[in-house]
Amino acid sequence: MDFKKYIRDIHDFPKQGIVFKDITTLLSNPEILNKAANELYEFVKTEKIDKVIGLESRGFLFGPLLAAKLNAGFVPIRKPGKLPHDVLSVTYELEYGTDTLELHKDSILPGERVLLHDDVLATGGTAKAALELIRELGGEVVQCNFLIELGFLNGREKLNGAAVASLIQY
Ligand SMILES: O=P(O)(O)OC[C@H]1O[C@H](OP(=O)(O)OP(=O)(O)O)[C@H](O)[C@@H]1O
Ligand SMILES: Nc1ncnc2[nH]cnc12
Repeated sequence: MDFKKYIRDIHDFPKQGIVFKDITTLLSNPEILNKAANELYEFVKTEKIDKVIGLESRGFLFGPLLAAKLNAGFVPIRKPGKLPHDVLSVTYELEYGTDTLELHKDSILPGERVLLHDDVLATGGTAKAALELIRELGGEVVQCNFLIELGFLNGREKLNGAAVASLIQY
């Protein structure tokens, strides 16, 4: 299946020089949406997973679908100030400046087997920060699972040997 046909390149969004991979054209096609969700599930279906962790906001699109297929719970990692209960926070470097992610302290139990999911692995900074939060709670990261990997940005190298699976590579 050539999923790339269903992804739209938007030049200079959100900033000059960025080629933004727009997945709304994939999501809006029922057959392709279903195929993509099934293939992401295929990467991990032989593993016992307790929690699927989705990264705000586009990790919330396939994350709950994967959780339902895996018979696992879904847990959001959010941008600051959005989660209402006690949180762990991590601040990480972006290309310019810093950003923060938060996770509810009671959302993962020590030893739980976790699948981290996001739509895009680019520089890897976001996923690396998420791994720190999950591990601080004692979660065991079984796989980092992405719809798209921008291989030329070498994000995988930031994930310190975690198992990485991606459906579409550029
Ligand atoms: O590998 P990185 O270089 O860290 O980039 C990947 C992140 O960037 C995008 O999120 P964005 O911050 O645009 O937020 P959004 O999902 O809310 O649109 C994408 O959804 C990933 O979460
Ligand atoms: N080029 C890109 N397209 C879509 N999402 C992204 N997140 C980080 N880089 C991106």
